[in-house]
Amino acid sequence: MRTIELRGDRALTNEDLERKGALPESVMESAKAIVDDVRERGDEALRAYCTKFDGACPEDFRVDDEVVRGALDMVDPEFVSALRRAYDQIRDFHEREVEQSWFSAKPDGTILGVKVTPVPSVAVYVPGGRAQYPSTVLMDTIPAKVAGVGRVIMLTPPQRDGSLSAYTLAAAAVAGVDEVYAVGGAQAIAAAAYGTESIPKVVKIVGPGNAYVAAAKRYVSGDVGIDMVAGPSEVCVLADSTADPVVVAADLMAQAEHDPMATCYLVTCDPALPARVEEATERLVSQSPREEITRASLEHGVVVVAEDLERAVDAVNVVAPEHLELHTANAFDVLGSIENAGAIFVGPWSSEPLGDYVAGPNHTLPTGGTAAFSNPLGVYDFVKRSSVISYSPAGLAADAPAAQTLAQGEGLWAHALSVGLRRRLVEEGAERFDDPVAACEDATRTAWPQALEAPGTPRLDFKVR
Ligand SMILES: NC(=O)c1ccc[n+]([C@@H]2O[C@H](COP(=O)([O-])OP(=O)(O)OC[C@H]3O[C@@H](n4cnc5c(N)ncnc54)[C@H](O)[C@@H]3O)[C@@H](O)[C@H]2O)c1
Ligand SMILES: N[C@H](CO)Cc1c[nH]c[nH+]1
Ligand SMILES: [Zn+2]
Repeated sequence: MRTIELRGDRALTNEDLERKGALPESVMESAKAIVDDVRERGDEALRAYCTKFDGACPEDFRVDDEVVRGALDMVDPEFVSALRRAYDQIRDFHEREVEQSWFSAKPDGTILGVKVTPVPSVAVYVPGGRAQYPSTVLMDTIPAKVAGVGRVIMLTPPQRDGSLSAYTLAAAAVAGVDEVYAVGGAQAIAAAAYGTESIPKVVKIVGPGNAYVAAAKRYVSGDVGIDMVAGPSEVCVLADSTADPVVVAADLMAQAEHDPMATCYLVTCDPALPARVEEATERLVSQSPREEITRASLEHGVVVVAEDLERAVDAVNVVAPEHLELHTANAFDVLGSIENAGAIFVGPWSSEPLGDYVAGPNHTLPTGGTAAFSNPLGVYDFVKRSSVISYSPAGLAADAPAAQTLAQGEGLWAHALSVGLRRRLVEEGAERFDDPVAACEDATRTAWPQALEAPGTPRLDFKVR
């Protein structure tokens, strides 16, 4: 890990972090080429990329429902009960996120509100390249089901022998995924965004993945809904001298082992801590079966040493990490100053992997600095809100003059007419115009009766230089 020392008032910057954007440009380019190809050639391209990147391509991408259900009998009962405990706690947390439609009536009888409607179909991406992610099946699917999504399809890459992990399939059975497809990477995202002969097009794609998956989601966004950029994992540990260096080392390694592109940050106001953490990391990492990935990730990790806790907190807000652990005295006092983090783990007992698996909040979280403006995956990602506006005649009469004046100021004649015609009906005590020809006469007087000087022209005379 490289060290950045913040002396005096020097603040951490994105240049210090060598971060040019949420995802590397070269990865964005590769993902774009794959997506465009799958969009054009469908299954043929899908098969080619599947074979190239995953080493095998199943004959049929769709996994039989019987196989999915059967996976529950193939895994240890302890694994199933761990899945069920996680399921219950994740569901309980997400049920609190449900947003109801609401309507409110004004005294004049006008009704305003919001209608909440679930997205009809989603694809949940479940990573499966360098590790298996049954926990992600639960995290992606439970909020979708709580929101009322009718069709949840799951995309996950096949293993080298063309099969899928029984653990991942068992999780799909527990979570109630509707259809499973053994396809992954940027090509899977393209397939769900545009549809192929064998993969259905959906309305929204959610879930985490490596940089290629995240880049593909970002590229198709707009043609299809996405949740966020949820790319290679990140952790930032904010620690003072009360932190245990061994625990901090394990917590950094827990995210580093996901992916060589995962990023770890240690931000501290204790100048002695980084060396102790590094020493513990050295002792631990050589015992890990994932040593190679872990080392590759830690290699580009960043240590920030600040002069005091306040400046350390400012640095954390610039990092805007996916996960933040607060290993400080009185950690809850620090919480109020944290502005940018996907999930915040407060105090020494709050191991980040508890949040990955069982605590209940979602582990699909924004990365690459996007925690500055994105949210954890939640029930709100699976619904749309429609505003509802229903005027009464009295409400129309009350609001019409202001609406017509604003329309006149914008020079939008038919906007004003739409309101003005109804205003005339209210004033005449009628519901519709009996004589359409008469109704259309002298329409400008109906549209904008206000004496504004020159409709559509700004009154202030200023020039933009
Ligand atoms: N942000 C979050 O919420 C979150 C949660 C869980 C996991 N993750 C991250 O998900 C990722 C999982 O990654 P993974 O690799 O194990 O599985 P993955 O399923 O995300 O990616 C595997 C796929 O990547 C594609 N791929 C690999 N190399 C490629 C290349 N050179 N060019 C184009 N495509 C390529 C292949 O198609 C392969 O199927 C990790 O980065 C992990 O940190 C993030
Ligand atoms: N830490 C990951 C999110 O970055 C989630 C996860 C799943 N399994 C283990 N970890
Ligand atoms: Zn993890």
